[in-house]
Amino acid sequence: MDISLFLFVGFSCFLLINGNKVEDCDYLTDKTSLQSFHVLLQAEQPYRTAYHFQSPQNWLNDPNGPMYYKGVYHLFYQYNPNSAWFGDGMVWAHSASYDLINWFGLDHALVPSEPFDAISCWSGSATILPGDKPVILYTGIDANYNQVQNLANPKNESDPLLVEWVKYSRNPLMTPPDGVKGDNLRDPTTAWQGPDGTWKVVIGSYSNNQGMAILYQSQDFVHWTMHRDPLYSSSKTEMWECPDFFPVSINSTNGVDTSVENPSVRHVMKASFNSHDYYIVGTYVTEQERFLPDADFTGTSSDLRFDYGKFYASKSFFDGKKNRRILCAWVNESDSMEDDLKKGWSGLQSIPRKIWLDRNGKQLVQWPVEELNSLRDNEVYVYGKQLESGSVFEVSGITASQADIEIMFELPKLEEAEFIDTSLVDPQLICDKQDASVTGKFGPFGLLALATKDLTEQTAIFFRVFRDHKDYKVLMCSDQKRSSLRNELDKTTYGAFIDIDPQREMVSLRTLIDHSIIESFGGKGRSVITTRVYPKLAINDEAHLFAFNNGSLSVRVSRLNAWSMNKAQITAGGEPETISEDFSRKK
Ligand SMILES: OC[C@H]1O[C@@](CO)(OC[C@@]2(O[C@H]3O[C@H](CO)[C@@H](O)[C@H](O)[C@H]3O)O[C@H](CO)[C@@H](O)[C@@H]2O)[C@@H](O)[C@@H]1O
Repeated sequence: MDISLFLFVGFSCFLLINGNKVEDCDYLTDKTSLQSFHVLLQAEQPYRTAYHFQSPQNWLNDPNGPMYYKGVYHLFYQYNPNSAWFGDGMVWAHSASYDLINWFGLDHALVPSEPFDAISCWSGSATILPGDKPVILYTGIDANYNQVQNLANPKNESDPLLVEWVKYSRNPLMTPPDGVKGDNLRDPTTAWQGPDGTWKVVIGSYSNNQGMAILYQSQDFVHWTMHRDPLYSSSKTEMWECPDFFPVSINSTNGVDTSVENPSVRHVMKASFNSHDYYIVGTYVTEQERFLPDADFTGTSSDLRFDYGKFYASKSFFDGKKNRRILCAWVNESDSMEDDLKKGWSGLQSIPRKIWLDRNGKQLVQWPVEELNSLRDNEVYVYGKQLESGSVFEVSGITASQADIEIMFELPKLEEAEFIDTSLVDPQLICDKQDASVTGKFGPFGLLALATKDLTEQTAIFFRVFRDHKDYKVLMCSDQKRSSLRNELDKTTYGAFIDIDPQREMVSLRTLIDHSIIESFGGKGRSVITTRVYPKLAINDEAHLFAFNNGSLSVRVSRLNAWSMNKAQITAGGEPETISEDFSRKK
């Protein structure tokens, strides 16, 4: 038997044995005990995060049905109430927030209960119908393990917390059509309404060796008809999970509602497959129900991804409060399934990101929501520091295991950069072969996060700048090879090119460090890499942060700003008594 830890979440406290909650511990009530308990918990569980959304125990995966409704942000997510592993009996767990950073748990919104979701309630989306009426479309795994699409409505639309959901009595609304296997139709998107009032939704599928978004149409949101052709399909892709289809403004970073169709928007089609979230930008021709991408998926490393590290099954929504589109995703573990049982939990949600179309019209840009800045504390900064070849300097004065860093590099004498024909190489492979220990000319330079003082443990987030015929190419890497002295971890190196011109703008990086997750935004959010790391020694107060330059040419840190990050308030859901009344009703 493995007694893992005492878990403290909000005002509820319990003992976990093999990941299962077994005993309440009411005796830890005074403040000092609770504070020491926090320290104890973080020491016992150094990989739990402080400001990323995670569940106190058990398995979580995809974000489901995120929305902003009557002043409250809602996040539902795939959750296994019975285990730290994925399994049958998946539910829609439910949390709510006033700022996308601090969350309180609510009762599970959807649990398996009916023939049309007897085995599991899988992923889906929310749509807010005219008259401010939210609805959920989700995939039910029925008693025969077929994937069917179901509708649920709030029991009380005037409750901004949308605590109770009622499944439509005539579910399922959509079942796998001829030619589609019973386990290949899942994850309905947020629906959009055409100019003629018709509702449309796409569902992930695979048929005739093509991954696809099957289109359904409805006049009343209850009776759905499959359109003759998928909205988009590609033989270069596998089964599409969690598709997302949404408009982006061509001339603003503001978001637009999912039903907006006009000449000032383009459309984005995202599909999750092969462990990554890939997207294409294009034109949606409503009359023909066709999506015409500027470039099709190629099945190569040049396909665009939201994130070039770990970031899957993402979902976006239009936030009417701040006129922006928000993106959230599941970030899975890189340790073993046995480790998950020992920890008693598995899976995080990314920090919600604002997402918009880049000025170049070719790709998206992402940035952590501005609300995250409210957790920043103890700023330290460095301006105009020369980083000579081989130099390393410590960024001290912050909590390096729980931090937010922004750094900008200036590169003099760019013409001395090495030449590389970047059209011939996979950026991830360059990052792997030329990892942080391999000296180049411009690069590697960047940050060493979650590092021991002597650098035996370190996760290097770095850049290399190359000349490519007449252009310059900026490569961004996240090198996990030395992230932990522990074995049996997935330490894959990740990499991506960033579409910036280093002659015109500085090479910038923003990195969010939170114990076992590092989210890095290169080139002001044009390429993003998220990783999971599990240092053995560089944990909690033993973690350090450095800036480094292992290139033969010097670079200059134009500015570095770093903050310790305070802990977000994230309380458990699932059982009504775990909700703190004070907090959940606060605005
Ligand atoms: O929770 C179900 C939803 O998750 C999705 C996308 O993540 O599909 C999951 C999937 O199952 C695999 O993924 C699990 C974690 O997501 C994994 O632990 C499990 O062992 C895998 O089977 O479901 C199908 C069928 O198993 C598989 O192809 C997927 O990757 C989403 O599509 C679901 O709605």
